[in-house]
Amino acid sequence: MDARSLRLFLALADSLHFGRTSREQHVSPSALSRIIRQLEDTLGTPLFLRDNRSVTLTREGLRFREYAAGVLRDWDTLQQELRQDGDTLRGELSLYCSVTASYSFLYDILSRFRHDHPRIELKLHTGDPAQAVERVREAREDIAIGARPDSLPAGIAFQPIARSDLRFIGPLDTLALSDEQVRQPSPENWRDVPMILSEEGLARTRIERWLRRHGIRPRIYAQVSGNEAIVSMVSLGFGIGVVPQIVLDSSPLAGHIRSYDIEPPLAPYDIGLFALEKRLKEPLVRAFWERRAEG
Ligand SMILES: CC(=O)[C@](C)(O)C(=O)O
Repeated sequence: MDARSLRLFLALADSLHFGRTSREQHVSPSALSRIIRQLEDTLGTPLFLRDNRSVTLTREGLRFREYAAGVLRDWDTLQQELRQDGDTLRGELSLYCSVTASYSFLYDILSRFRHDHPRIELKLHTGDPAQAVERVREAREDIAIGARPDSLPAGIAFQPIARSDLRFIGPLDTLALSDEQVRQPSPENWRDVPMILSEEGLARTRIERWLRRHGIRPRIYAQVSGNEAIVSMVSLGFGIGVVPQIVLDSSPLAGHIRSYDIEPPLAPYDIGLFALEKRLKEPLVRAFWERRAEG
């Protein structure tokens, strides 16, 4: 079991797509299949279930993913320590965030970091920030950006980077909410308001709490993963939604959206970095966590 096989396994476990993994990892499809089969033979159990259309991890595959990620981290750390030029940090660091966070924060966070640690290879994955904590907890990512949950799970470290208001939004060119509905949200006048909500995460929890407090049973038109997608659906007139202001600020669709001042406002979002506490001692994670500020 060499480091390369483990890296290929992890890439496939992430993409769940043989073709894509073989392209991205510069390995032929047949070599990829062979390497995975060898791992499975060595372990004596299937790591993936494959049928014609999809690939999924087996339970054993999930366990092996944790093991493989741990081995590679230890390997990188060891190599690091044994190297002569021990000051230069090397290895891979994966970072997960939303597309919005990649526009809004990465430039500041990474330009200095790249300069200080040119040999650290950053792997950037984008997606729904609602999954930030989970991905870090499952060791699928080293660092993730997302909104701080009201109570931080044990073992997860958080470092704030920005605060953003949560806003109710509607389409600009159709009247999704009347003045009356904005001023006095009630079960009666909001009964037929179609809503586009996050599938999961803090925004979902916050909006559900708000709806409950007003006694409103939402008519959920769609459940979406990722705040950028909520803005798209709302701009098309499918309903009203709730997103952090920062997502609107960098949205190409901001001109097709209005936001509503509904009182009392939803509690703001604290956006920041997540990492596993016990991993903050690892050199690469620590370098990122304690990076120098820009300027
Ligand atoms: C939570 C977070 O990462 C953002 C930037 O607010 C978002 O994408 O919604």
